[in-house]
Amino acid sequence: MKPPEVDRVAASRAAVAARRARASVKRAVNERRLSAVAVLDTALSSTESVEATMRVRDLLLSIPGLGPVRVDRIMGRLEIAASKRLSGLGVHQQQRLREFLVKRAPRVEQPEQSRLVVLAGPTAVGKGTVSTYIRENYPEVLLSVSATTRAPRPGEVDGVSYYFIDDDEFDRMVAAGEFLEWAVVHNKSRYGTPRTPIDTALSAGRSVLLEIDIQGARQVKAAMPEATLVFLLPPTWEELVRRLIGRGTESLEEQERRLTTARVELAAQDEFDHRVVNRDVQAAAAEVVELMQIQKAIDLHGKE
Ligand SMILES: Nc1ncnc2c1ncn2[C@@H]1O[C@H](COP(=O)(O)OP(=O)(O)OP(=O)(O)O)[C@@H](O)[C@H]1O
Ligand SMILES: Nc1nc2c(ncn2[C@@H]2O[C@H](COP(=O)(O)O)[C@@H](O)[C@H]2O)c(=O)[nH]1
Repeated sequence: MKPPEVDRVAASRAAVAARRARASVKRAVNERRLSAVAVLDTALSSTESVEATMRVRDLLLSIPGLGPVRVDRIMGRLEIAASKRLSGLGVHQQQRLREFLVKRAPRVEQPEQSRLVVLAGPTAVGKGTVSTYIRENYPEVLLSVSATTRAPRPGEVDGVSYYFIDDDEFDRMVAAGEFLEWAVVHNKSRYGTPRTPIDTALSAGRSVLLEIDIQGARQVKAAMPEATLVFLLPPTWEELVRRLIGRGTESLEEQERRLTTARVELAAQDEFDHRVVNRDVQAAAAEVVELMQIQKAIDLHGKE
């Protein structure tokens, strides 16, 4: 076993390296914004240029950290229609766009805040599927592993899907204050989020995703108001029922219990900061990750 001092040194070196990497990303964003100004200038000075035919939306999308949701919001604020090309901008639109590109560059010296995002929603909406997709495709995001007293389903792996623990161990963890939040879900088993991995990841500058129920989401918001709450919705109620039955992991009685909770949970969706409809797993995952980036960018640039 390594002495604690060695661990501390390694952790502090990792934190410095992470800070440097983040500063370098911010520098790249600055550079990309300034080169976007150059594209705008070329387009405005020559209506014959290739740049003149470029859409404003595509120019904004070429800046790292600006995804479609945020770009649409920015264009709304700049009062520029989605289809507008650079050559078609009015004088005031040109001014607003230039001001956005030049003045809103990130401040490199400002420490970046990391993000805690909670993904909740009714049973079988696809929270686990979307979270697993994020874990596999966005390695920069830490997906928290919960502890639960429920029995593993076929294929679930201890330490990956959940920490499967008994009631005594759950009681011990509650008493020791080891959970950031915990709850009895579907009036049956207990589930909780171990606190330490979250604290470690956030202080190392990583984004963290919690896939938990609504009671847990409320507790996290109370303990950490800066957390972002995302509610995952099914395309329709019928599709939700189809997914629950199609998963085939619950008895009829358990399905009924879960659908009863689902009605209550759907009624609470307005408490959440964002809602994402899970029609397609890849698209829903991208939307959740983009919400993390929007929040990061707001932290960096001030309110946008
Ligand atoms: N976009 C989607 N389209 C079709 N099927 C989906 C989609 N997302 C998830 N599913 C399927 O729906 C079922 C339920 O998904 P999942 O187990 O991820 O839900 P969950 O929200 O984590 O449920 P629970 O809260 O009960 O644990 C699974 O069979 C999964 O493959
Ligand atoms: N409050 C918490 N809820 C959690 C946690 N981990 C999972 N969950 C939620 O429980 C239900 C049921 O999950 P299942 O795996 O038995 O289908 C689901 O809504 C999960 O989001 C947690 O740590 N805390």
